[in-house]
Amino acid sequence: MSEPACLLSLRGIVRTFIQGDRRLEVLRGVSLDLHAGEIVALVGQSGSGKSTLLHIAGLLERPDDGDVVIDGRSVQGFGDAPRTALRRKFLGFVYQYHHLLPEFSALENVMLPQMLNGLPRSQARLRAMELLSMVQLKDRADHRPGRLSGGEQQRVAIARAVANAPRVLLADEPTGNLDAGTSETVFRQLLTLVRETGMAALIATHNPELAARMDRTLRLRDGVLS
Ligand SMILES: Nc1ncnc2c1ncn2[C@@H]1O[C@H](COP(=O)(O)OP(=O)(O)OP(=O)(O)O)[C@@H](O)[C@H]1O
Repeated sequence: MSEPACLLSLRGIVRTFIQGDRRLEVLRGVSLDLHAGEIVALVGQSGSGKSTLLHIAGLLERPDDGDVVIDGRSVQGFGDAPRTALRRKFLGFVYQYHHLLPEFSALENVMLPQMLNGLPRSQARLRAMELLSMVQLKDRADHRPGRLSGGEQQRVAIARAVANAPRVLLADEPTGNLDAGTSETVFRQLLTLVRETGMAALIATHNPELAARMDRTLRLRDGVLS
């Protein structure tokens, strides 16, 4: 059997921040390969650089050195427009805070990224309803985020993140703001969605129990992965 496709690679990523007169070498040559169908936990102490790594992998920030390869394409030398296009097509994001648009309903929040990608409204609506059903929020489709609980908001955010069928999902503490029970529901639905769609996921978490339920764990320490 052939190996699953490598969907995202980081190659020798270096990122340094200057804080006053301090040079902070947050990433000092980080490399990783993420294959189709795998769910990988990213762990490390607070401040170890997990968010920085996810931002670089997600083409939201540029590294000082090194390369990001998405679906076989090196983004080195890419300008902002092709980076944004690649991000829209291949990547989905879930953050600790949901970032839903408050003036739109849950349904519209999930439809919007699809319509930005050129899908007709009727098709975007169908898929959004399907995804809201998968996260068990079909009955709340017409509600605005302000009328949903924290866990429900985060489930809408997950549905939105996968709406364009990204190949890679990047999640930064997706259940970090939720109580233990809600965190369990949200995490289970996130894993189900990722498994059912066959995408790859890289999920930063402080929770060792959640990390243990993923396929493997990468630990960020002193600027490198182990
Ligand atoms: N734009 C920036 N300018 C200066 N320093 C930064 C910047 N962004 C991040 N840092 C620093 O880089 C380090 C890594 O931050 P990062 O947010 O990636 O860590 P993290 O592992 O995600 O932390 P946490 O688990 O607390 O969310 C921190 O010391 C942070 O202060």
